[in-house]
Amino acid sequence: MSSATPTEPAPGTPDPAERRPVRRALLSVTDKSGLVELGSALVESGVELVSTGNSARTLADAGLPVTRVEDVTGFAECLDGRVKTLHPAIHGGLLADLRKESHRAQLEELGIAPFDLVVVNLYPFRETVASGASVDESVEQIDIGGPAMIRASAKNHPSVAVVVDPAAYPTVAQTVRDGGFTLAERTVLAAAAFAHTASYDVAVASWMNSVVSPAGVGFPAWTGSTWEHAADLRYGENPHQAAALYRHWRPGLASAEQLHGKEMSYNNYVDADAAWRAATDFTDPAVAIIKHANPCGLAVVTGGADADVALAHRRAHACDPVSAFGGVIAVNRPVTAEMAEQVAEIFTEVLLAPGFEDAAVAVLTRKKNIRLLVMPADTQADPVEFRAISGGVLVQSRDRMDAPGDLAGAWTLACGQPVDEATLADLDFAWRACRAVKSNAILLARDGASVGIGMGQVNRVDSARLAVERAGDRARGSVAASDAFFPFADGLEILLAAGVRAVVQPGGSVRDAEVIAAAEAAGVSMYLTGARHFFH
Ligand SMILES: NC(=O)c1ncn([C@@H]2O[C@H](COP(=O)(O)O)[C@@H](O)[C@H]2O)c1NC=O
Repeated sequence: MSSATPTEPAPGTPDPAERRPVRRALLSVTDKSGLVELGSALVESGVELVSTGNSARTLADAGLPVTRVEDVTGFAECLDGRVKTLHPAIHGGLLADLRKESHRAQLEELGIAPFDLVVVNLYPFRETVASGASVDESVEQIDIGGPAMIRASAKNHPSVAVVVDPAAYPTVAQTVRDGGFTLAERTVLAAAAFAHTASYDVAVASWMNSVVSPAGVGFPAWTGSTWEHAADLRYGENPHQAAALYRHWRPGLASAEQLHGKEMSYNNYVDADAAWRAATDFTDPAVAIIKHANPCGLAVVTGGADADVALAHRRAHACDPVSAFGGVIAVNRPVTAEMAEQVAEIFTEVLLAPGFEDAAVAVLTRKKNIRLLVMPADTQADPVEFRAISGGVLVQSRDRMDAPGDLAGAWTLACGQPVDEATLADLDFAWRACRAVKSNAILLARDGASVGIGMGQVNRVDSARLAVERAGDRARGSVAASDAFFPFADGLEILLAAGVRAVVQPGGSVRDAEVIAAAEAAGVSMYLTGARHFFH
């Protein structure tokens, strides 16, 4: 409930379609792009410009008439710019509800002129933190006066139009020329403005809570994240579910550029995310083919050239050509024409990559159904992962393949002879590839490619069976990886019976001795990583 004493009845709602002319504008922007063009357009429309320090200088240097904020407040900017616009002569002009006779009279009495348009963008706080700046430097980039002006004008949108996005300047200039903003337009601008300051404050509060003492093992007492609506999706996981895509500020799949194909679906995004995660676990050229968030083929060309993505794709596809039908493919190198020719032969839902050769685009765009996505160059995996649960959210650091036990050189040979270099490379591949498979995961590999994958089973024995069955004849002589220890020897025995010649697994079961003895009896080398990679 408001504590203000109403001096007159609440004003009636104006006609939402009526345009309110813009006569006086306040411009205060850190990002000066488009400022002069906007200022010129406003001046041409007869608008008086009022502006802060460097923004005013930029406008004046371009020969535009501009009133400096200091000349309005009678108070010089001070404390290194910490106080510029925080003054009643500015905020009175932003907050006066011009629908009210009493507010208009008070402005008159106080000698304050109202603003009709406010253009503000904020100090680059997030970018400053991301650059590795010190706490003091980051704090200095917390904008105070800007959000105050944005929130004041957004609250007062019946009288003021507020603009926070430089991309909107051309539309703003045209609207001013056309006679000003309607109430409906000012309301839309206000909603965007509140979202802008809310998202800015969430970034500040999340950072500051991570700087001060954490709540638990390195996690802050408070954390937040904001997302912007990017697209409505046709439906969710099933046709009766509504769905939309929201974008985080960190570049990734949600901001990938779609070069071709039908609209991405909800399930396409889920699978594309899993595919990208799998392909980018490798530094050498690698291809992952995903169905229902699980790989049905993964391959790497160790020490290969970029052009070897075609070979990686052939090998990944050969793993399970039946399941690869309608798959989502991710590659960690630009798609070549050779790879494109191969992919074009197979019905594929999505192909995502850091880029596409022109010739590859020419080949693939002949297929009307395939979606081609270019991942942003600065895509980084989020350092933490969130998973919504009823009434809360689980947060964990991302599962990286960089634990000491993830390096083949650090593994312990539990039994059998040390394997040769090529076999060790295959075990290393299998270990990495296995991480992309939903638990319980068993992955058989040879020559840098998966040949049989058992995924998502509720016991390890069934996963082993599935992997062996899918590998068929290729199981004999292959190597195997298990994402977690064998609780009993039974799962391993299926692999041994199929002719697997080397195994890598975390170890750590109370029955390790039994499991290792089974491998030893079969003459199979078994390596223990000491690291586990469950993926649920
Ligand atoms: N403190 C204030 O009174 C204040 N008023 C406006 N600002 C910010 O100053 C920037 C513009 O400054 P300049 O025009 O000097 O480049 C804008 O990002 C605006 O949000 C302020 N600075 C930050 O708090």
